[in-house]
Amino acid sequence: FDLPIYSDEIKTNTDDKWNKAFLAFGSNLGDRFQNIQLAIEILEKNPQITVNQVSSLFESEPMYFTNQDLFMNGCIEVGTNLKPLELLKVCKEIEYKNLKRVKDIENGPRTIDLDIIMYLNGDNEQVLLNDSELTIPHVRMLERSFVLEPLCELVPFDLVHPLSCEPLTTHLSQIYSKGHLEDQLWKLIPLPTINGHNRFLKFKSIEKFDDFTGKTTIVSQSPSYMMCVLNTTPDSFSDGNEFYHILDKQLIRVQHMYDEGLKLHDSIIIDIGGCSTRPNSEQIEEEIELQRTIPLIKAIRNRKDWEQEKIIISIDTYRAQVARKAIEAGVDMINDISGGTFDATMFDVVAKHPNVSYVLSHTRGDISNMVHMAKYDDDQLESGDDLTKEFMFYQRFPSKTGTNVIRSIAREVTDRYSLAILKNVRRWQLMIDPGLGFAKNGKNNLQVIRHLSLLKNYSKFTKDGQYVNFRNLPILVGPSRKSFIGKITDEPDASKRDFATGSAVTSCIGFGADIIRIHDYTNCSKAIRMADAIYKGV
Ligand SMILES: Nc1nc2ncc(COP(=O)(O)O)nc2c(=O)[nH]1
Repeated sequence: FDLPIYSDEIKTNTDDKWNKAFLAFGSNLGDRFQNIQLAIEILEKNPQITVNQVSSLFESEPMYFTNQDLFMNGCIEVGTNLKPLELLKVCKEIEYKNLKRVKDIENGPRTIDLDIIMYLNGDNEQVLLNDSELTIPHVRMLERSFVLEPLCELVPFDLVHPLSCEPLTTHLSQIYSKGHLEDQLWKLIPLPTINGHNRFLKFKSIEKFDDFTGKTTIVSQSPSYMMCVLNTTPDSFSDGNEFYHILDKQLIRVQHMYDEGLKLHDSIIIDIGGCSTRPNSEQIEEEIELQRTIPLIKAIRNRKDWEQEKIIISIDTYRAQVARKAIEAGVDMINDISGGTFDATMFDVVAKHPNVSYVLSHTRGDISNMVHMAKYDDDQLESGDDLTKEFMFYQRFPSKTGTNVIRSIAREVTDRYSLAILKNVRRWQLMIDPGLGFAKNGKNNLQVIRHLSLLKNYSKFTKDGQYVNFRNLPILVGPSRKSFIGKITDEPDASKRDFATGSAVTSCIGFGADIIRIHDYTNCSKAIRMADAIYKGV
């Protein structure tokens, strides 16, 4: 590893290489999410700073001074030609001038706290600084899961702390291994505010020692979310209902989803689809897709007798303009089976709405040819060049163990992820879907389900040297009534596959899924509940 250098040795920034700094933010006063977004916006507007990437958002218990509200935390990687003390000045201005922070109790409530955690010079060498105003690396970073967890999303998993020479991931595991409840974090996915309620999807993961691999992996420990399919298309392969175009009938169906779903879950996700994504299905015009979906979204949002904050609406569309209009009508989530590949402007729409979440799904080709693209051979995975070397907790096991499919999916989704972040989509908006049935045959689908946990633990360096990992990104899976279930259970009628879907749902949760997309919300909600109790102990 590179020996750290001292701040007065930092080269003047006459050369074209900018320095890199990692900042940690925390807020527990006022509108935490808004405060954080404002702080990031001010950093982005500073000509001497670039915001390279922002971590997920986490909710954490207050440390040191415990009698205060929960914090919202995260980390930011910035590029800068400012020296440490100059950067500190900018952070202080954001805290005290822009966000009016008032420091009356040490470690007390604050609108925003913006700390410099680590600083690397233009040659990527760690910088040490021991000044009366600023110490780098931050003196308390190694005792804080709310700093190390988001930071480990942004830095290579073998990056060491310049003083301990231990990887940051090791320090984080040491915190978790103490088993202190206050160190456990909730991962938050922001949703649009409704009736004054700030809404978030919330996920908790823990690190668990895996006897099979001898490694520590990240496993989900929070209740799974149920995403109920509400197709408004006559030809959807699994529930082309005859009422697809009658609004009142659809609302009766929503009422039933609401009643059934909220018996066992705190909130339900209703996934409205106006254009079938079944392989080789006819793709209707955008105008018809809008007619089938927008009035229904508005009608759901107009129902005052429902607790709107508990109804999370997603739109199953790969069209950016449909997504935009659905967001204006009250949608919280964009469920795009194409991972932004069918419409090049989709990520631009998602980036404009940082409080709307986006399901980044894997597929290949398009609706008409994806069935011919289910080729996941091993060779390409072994021939990855150095920069795309894949770091996985299972890396010691040959891909012949059937991990070749999930590794291909992870590699291809990584490229989509990188493009989304480049277009200013925030990591906190994203969840991942391996796309069962999309450019995958029956055998592939089973391998994907079996190796879902790899997706949670996947990381790699992209060809241009960017490090990406999927730590803390929720996994959404849609096995419901799909043809691979029909083939295995010899059931040609999709609407009769719900019992078998229940067992697929249980397996998906057992292998690490966080959100399950299903049709039979009455029975599958029970399968989800049982699987959560068995596999997650929740
Ligand atoms: N995120 C996500 N969305 C989806 N939308 C449609 C279908 C096709 O199933 P349907 O035609 O029964 O809705 N499958 C998925 C899926 O697996 N994941």
